[in-house]
Amino acid sequence: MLAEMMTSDHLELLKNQEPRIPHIFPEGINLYWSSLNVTGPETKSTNFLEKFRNNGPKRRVKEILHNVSGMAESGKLLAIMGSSGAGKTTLLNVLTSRNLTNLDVQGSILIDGKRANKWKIREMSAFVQQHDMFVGTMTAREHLQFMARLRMGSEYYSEEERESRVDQVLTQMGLQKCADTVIGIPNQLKGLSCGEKKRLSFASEILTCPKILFCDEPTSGLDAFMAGHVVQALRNLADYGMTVIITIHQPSSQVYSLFHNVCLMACGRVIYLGPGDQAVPLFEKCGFPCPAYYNPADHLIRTLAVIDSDRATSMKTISKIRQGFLSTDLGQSVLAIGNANKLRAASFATKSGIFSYNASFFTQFKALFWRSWLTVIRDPNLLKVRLLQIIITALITGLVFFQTPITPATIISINGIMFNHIRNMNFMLQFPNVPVITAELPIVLRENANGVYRTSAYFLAKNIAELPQYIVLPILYNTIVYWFSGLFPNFWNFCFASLVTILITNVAISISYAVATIFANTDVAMTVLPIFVVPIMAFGGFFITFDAIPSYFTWLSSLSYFKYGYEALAINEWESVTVIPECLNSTVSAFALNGCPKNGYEVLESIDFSAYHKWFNISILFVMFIGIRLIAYVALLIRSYINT
Ligand SMILES: Nc1ncnc2c1ncn2[C@@H]1O[C@H](COP(=O)(O)OP(=O)(O)OP(=O)(O)O)[C@@H](O)[C@H]1O
Repeated sequence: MLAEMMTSDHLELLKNQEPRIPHIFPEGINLYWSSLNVTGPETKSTNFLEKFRNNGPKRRVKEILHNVSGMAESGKLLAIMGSSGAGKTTLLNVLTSRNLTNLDVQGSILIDGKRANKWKIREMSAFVQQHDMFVGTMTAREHLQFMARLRMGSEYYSEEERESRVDQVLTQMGLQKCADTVIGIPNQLKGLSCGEKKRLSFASEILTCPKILFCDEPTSGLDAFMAGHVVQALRNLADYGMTVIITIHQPSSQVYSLFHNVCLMACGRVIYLGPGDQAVPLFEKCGFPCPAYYNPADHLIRTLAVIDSDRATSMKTISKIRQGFLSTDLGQSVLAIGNANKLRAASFATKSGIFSYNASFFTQFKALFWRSWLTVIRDPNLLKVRLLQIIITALITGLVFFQTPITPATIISINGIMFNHIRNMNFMLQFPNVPVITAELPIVLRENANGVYRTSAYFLAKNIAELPQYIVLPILYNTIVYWFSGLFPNFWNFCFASLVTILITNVAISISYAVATIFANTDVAMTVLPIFVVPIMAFGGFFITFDAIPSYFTWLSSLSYFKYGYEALAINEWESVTVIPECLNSTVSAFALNGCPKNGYEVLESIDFSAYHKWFNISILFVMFIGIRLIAYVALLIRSYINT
């Protein structure tokens, strides 16, 4: 596979190939961090309550980074290494201004000598996070086309230029052979290998040629062979001018040899920062030689690890090596960077707090619509299974109630058909939709935090792309059940019943959106959903008439969309029934009703429904559909804001 990676000749060719696309290989920049001090609460907060407590005035703080200074040079691959808890991730988070909730950060970050704020860094850099997140039903090429549309923008680059850039990054990352393979969904859909996914992550980040590329643990979960490919890909980017900074746990000696520079950390301090091949000699000079045939990276990390059972010795070792480093020229230059913090460096003039999106709202909408649409039509769980479920359930229901005649004994069954109709349309689609949204949420939040698109563009595109299935599936269900079970045989009555079915489905989907975006976790959302839906269903008018509902529960009944849907269907059916012949001269009661209703209006009266509410119910369902969707949107907006 290494042969698949670009040779320098290939890259040279590419570099000169497309004059219209600027900055294919960026001129790198030097990034400095000067006297970074980070403190945080003694314990990491795991939930909202703890976060709240940790923000209180009396929190106990601990030092996470202490006077950390250093630099990442243009066109060099820098690996931040150290044992667990050394502060690698915190340093990367500070450099990228991410995940810093609860932390107090002091010090400065400079780009080519100028102070840079969070927005400037984000503008100039890209961040590949440890865990890859993709919409697994897309192919590698489609994913890059999607990203190119949003990140390069259709206003600045034509479609051909974007296509050409996609081809370039596919080649650059050695992904040509799997370009048209689906990315895959773990345990569901076989797709790209872990190493290919990782390289695809790099590919999407380098589409716009950021000057700095940050990478958190790019080799985690990969075997040594794949890890070698991935780091080689990063090395290639550095060789062509990018400033690449990664954190890494346990590189093999082959991977270690690819780093230009390493930053060794222990106890929140920089112990060594300089060329990879000078670290082992320094350790040797300090009295810690690397045993023969030993992986140098293992030796360095092991020597700097803090062993709890012998903390004093570990601290002595760390301090000795740090002193040894500070006495070298490299150490002196790091100290000098630390002192630069005290100087008054000029700042970049940037807009603060605003993302400037590369693509217009409409371009974002189009790209997101295309992705959501692909997801809908390709995901077997989403469409084929739903289609099958709807047809089978409708056929069974239709056959159970096949051509039910209108008699005193069957009035309640006909009402049952209609309530069942509402209930089935709710439960069949609402619950399965929750995990679909919660699974996509982290991808959306990440892409949104990276400034790829607006939350509003995503939400609108997703809703519109999904709408056709939530119109077609209810119509299909209603067509089968309506004609099989023998409801009032009139085309317009059938159309009205279809409208009610569509609205109920969409209210149910709105609720699944709201619950999923509010709770964001599949298990919690799936547990909370029935707590809300089941009582509301109980007040839907079938199990208990409205007169019998206790006054303290009437508010719950007015929230019951089951009631509005059921009442609308019941009016649609019974207002057309002018006479129930068996009841005309009868003194007996209809089954489960008081008396024997002589026509459809009397049936409606007997179940506390008003014939005048037909369109009122439709309006309420429509308002609920839109209103609850808006609640879901606001929840998503708040999540995006917190995540940014
Ligand atoms: N938000 C936070 N609140 C409290 N403590 C934190 C926070 N972030 C990090 N820490 C603590 O700071 C120390 C350094 O953590 P960090 O994640 O940076 O280490 P690391 O070198 O990346 O370790 P690993 O390789 O295991 O991820 C740890 O003791 C960690 O518990």
